[in-house]
Amino acid sequence: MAIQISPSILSADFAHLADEAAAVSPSADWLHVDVMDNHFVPNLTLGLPIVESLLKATDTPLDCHLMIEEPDRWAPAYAEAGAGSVTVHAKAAGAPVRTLREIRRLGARAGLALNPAEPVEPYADLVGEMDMLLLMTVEPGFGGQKFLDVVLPKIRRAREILDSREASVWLQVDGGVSDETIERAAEAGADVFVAGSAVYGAQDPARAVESLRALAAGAAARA
Ligand SMILES: O=C(CO)[C@H](O)[C@H](O)COP(=O)(O)O
Repeated sequence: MAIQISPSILSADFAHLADEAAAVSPSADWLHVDVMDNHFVPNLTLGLPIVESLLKATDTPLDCHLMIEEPDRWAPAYAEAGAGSVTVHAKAAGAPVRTLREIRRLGARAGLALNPAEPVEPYADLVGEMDMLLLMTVEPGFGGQKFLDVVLPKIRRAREILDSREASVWLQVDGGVSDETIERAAEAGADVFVAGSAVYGAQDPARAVESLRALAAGAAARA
C-alpha cells in the first residue's frame, strides 16, 4: 500500500498559489484543492477559474474535493479542465453513480466523500464505481481543526470492505492530519493523507510532507 500525501492549499496563501504549489511540488503526490460554496459547508473558497489557473502553474496533479451542493452539475467540468482526481460528497450528490462514471469518462480519478457521522456500509456496493473513498476526519468547512478519533473505527471498516472486495480504491483521510495523528489513521488503513495546516504552517512545507510520509509508512508497515 503506497502512502500518498496531498497538501491542502486551504492553508496556503491564496495570493501566491503558484508559489505555494511550488513549495510542496518536490515531495507532494497531489495538491488538494478544497472547493467550498458556502451552502454545503459554511465557508467560501475557490472554483473552476482558479483550478484552471493552478493547472497551468503546477505539474503536481490536482486532487479537487468538491464541498458543494449540486456536485453532479459541477464535477464533470473539473475533470474536463484536467484535474487528476475529483471527489464529490455522497450526501450532496443526487446521482452519485452517474457522476462518478462521468468523472472517469472525462479522464480523472473519481472519489466519493463521507462526513464523520456518515456510515460507510451503505456505499459498499459502489466501490467498483470509485477510485478513492474520502473519509472526513473533521467536519468539512475549515482547516486547522482537531482530528476526530471517533472516525478511526470507520477507517478500519472501510479498509476491510475495500480489501474484502479486492478493490484498488484509495482510502483518503482529510482533516487534522499531522505528525501527531497520521500514524493512527495509517494503522487503521488509510493510504492517502490530506494535510493543510501541518504542511503550510510548517517552516519547510516540502520537509513536512516527507515527515508525514515517513510516519505513515512506518505505521502502515507495523499494522
Ligand atoms: O477539507 C478540508 C476542510 O473541510 C481541508 O482539506 C482540511 O481541513 C485540511 O486542513 P487541516 O489539515 O488543517 O485540517
